[in-house]
Amino acid sequence: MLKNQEIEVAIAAVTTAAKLCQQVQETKAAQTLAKADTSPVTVADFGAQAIICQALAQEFPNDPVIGEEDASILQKPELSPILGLITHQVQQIRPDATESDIIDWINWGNGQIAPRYWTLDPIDGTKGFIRGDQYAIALALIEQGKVRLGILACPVFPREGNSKGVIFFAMEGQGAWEMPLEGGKLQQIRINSWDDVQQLCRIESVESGHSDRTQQVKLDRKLGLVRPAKQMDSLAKYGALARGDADIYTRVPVPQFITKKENIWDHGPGVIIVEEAGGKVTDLDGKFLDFSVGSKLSNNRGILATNGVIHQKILDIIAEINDI
Ligand SMILES: Nc1ncnc2c1ncn2[C@@H]1O[C@H](COP(=O)(O)O)[C@@H](OP(=O)(O)O)[C@H]1O
Ligand SMILES: [Mg+2]
Ligand SMILES: [Mg+2]
Ligand SMILES: [Mg+2]
Repeated sequence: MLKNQEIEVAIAAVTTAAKLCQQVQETKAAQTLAKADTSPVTVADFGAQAIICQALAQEFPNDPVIGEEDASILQKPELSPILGLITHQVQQIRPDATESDIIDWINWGNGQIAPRYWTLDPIDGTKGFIRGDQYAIALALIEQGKVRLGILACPVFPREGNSKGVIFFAMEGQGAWEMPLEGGKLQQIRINSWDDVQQLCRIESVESGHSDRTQQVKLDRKLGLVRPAKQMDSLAKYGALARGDADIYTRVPVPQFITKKENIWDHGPGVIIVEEAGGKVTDLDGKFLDFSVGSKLSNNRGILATNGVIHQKILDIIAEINDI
């Protein structure tokens, strides 16, 4: 049984990291680097990982953290100005932090798989963050290969009125919840239990290269969807599903990504938030997502997250489409 300490520490850490991301965006300080795989990473991704890892290392020193980012790229002499910029951003929150602390904190996220570990995506949807669209700070606690606790801070997620910024979180057996990013009233969230294809709404990545849209069209036609798909960057899609703004989220590996597999940090918190809201998350073959094998979901193929009611129907259609 989880204690409240985990949820309290995790919410405080992601909230602080979200502040850093907003501060970077407001001061137009999101200098971007290209990683070895050509994907972008910004000053804010590194700063957010440093902030969250520092908090987890202090409170749960025996728990490994498997985070997306790695500080080795920052130790190249030509990138020392970037390390200086990250340190400057973190110092707005932790004034005593040194450059060497920042390196150590970021690298705390290089943990190995264990019976209990945390997985962290300091900014999911980096491309969305750079564009000024949705992004999420994502943290999950895994025990025995299963997500037990998940938190998503979504600084630009729309709320009632004109305000923005939502935290979604869920703990096993205790429901899924949302609250304003700056704190305030907790509200329990539930999926829609619609199964009528006239009403069902699918949600997908903004980035067309992150899921196979050719296969998706076949699936949508067979299912008979009529509403146009919503598009949103990041794990915020899982929050949208959990609160009933959408009903279906699929991730169909694009041909060049099939062997690469999904990252644990791109899905961990989303899985438990949708399930605790009454929905279902499996891979495209109906297998549960196995978080016990490493930083990738190597035992799974793609993702299917739904309101639960239409899950089996979609799995049956996927099984009928040969090459999906
Ligand atoms: N070809 C691909 N297929 C599936 N996922 C991909 C991908 N290329 C990048 N990604 C992942 O997609 C995530 C963003 O998801 P989305 O498209 O839902 O916004 C990225 O996370 P980061 O932004 O944390 O790097 C990255 O890990
Ligand atoms: Mg990335
Ligand atoms: Mg990600
Ligand atoms: Mg990321």
